[in-house]
Amino acid sequence: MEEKRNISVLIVGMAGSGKTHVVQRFLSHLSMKKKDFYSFNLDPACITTPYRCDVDIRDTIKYKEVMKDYGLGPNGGIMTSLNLFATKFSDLFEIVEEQSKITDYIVCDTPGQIEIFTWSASGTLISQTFSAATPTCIVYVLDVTRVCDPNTFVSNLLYACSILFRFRLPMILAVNKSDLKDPSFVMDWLSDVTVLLDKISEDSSYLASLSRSLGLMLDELYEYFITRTVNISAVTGAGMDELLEMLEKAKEEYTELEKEKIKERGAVEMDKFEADKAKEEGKKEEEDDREDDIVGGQSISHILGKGEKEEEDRKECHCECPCPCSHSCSCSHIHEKKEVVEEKEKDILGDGLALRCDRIA
Ligand SMILES: Nc1nc2c(ncn2[C@@H]2O[C@H](COP(=O)(O)OP(=O)(O)OP(=O)(O)O)[C@@H](O)[C@H]2O)c(=O)[nH]1
Repeated sequence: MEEKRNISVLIVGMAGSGKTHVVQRFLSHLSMKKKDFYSFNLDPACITTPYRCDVDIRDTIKYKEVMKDYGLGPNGGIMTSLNLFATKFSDLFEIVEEQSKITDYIVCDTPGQIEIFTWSASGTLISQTFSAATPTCIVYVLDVTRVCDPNTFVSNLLYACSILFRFRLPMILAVNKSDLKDPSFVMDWLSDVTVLLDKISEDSSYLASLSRSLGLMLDELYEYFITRTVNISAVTGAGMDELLEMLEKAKEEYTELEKEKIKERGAVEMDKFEADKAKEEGKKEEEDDREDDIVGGQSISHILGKGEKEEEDRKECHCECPCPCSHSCSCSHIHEKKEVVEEKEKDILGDGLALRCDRIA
């Protein structure tokens, strides 16, 4: 069978933005286009999935039991369920890798509480598992009826920004519910920040002034999203072809990002290698300094073996090291101190002087 290099699509967004319905509409659009797909539901708290779900977190993890067993509230229950699921990431990797060879799209619905997926360790682990197995893109769903408020728009983009930096994967803004409100203002705000700031200025509250500052700060992010925003409707199916086109571009972007990551990893490895090498060389120099007896500018240890060197030390030693060793001898030979002195020597040296230099002995 021909191997397909497909794309995984992680659908994220604020609660109620329409993620589940977007997944349903997108999958039925894929069926219409005769594309193969594989789907995941990672929301343990959802009641039904209105689409064909191949892997459902609810089949393996009972969210209500998790709440009971661990004494958690609803959010803690969802987070712990996702953590438990993430412990099986090697199985997840196998599934995604296998499916990437036989399907065109892998689509994954995520929990309603965005922060559970975006801030928990399991969210990162799961997204990394997907992106390690296949090109992966994040579709950030916005509810157009909510983001028409400029403050909500800015806070949504802040979330998008943090996801972008955290996951380092291509991202598409999908402005959903376009059947309820004309979403053209989103593009106006993204392409000209002054239009957004003017809109924010209509409100004189403290929140508006904060949004104004944030709005200015996120200028670069707007630029990024200008070419990555699509207006859709999960109800009418509008914008699904455009979404497919954008995913194709995201696949290319993913490849570029991966190359960058590999380059960065390469640079880090290179730095580590250089540091290790420098450390190794430093150690060697230190050892050489300690070991080498320079005789006539030549290192003895390079000429002789250790045993021979010691022998040589004895022969070459011309220092007038008095016995008992005075500790002030500056020659590099090893002077061992011994407290046991033979009776004979005691006689010679006298009682109080119980040290002797071994070499001379
Ligand atoms: N008019 C309209 N309603 C929509 C659209 N998409 C979703 N909805 C409605 O929005 C509500 C929330 O949709 P969901 O798909 O459950 O949203 P969700 O983001 O998955 O919700 P959570 O997972 O609970 O956060 C539902 O009542 C949907 O019928 C759309 O494109 N147009």
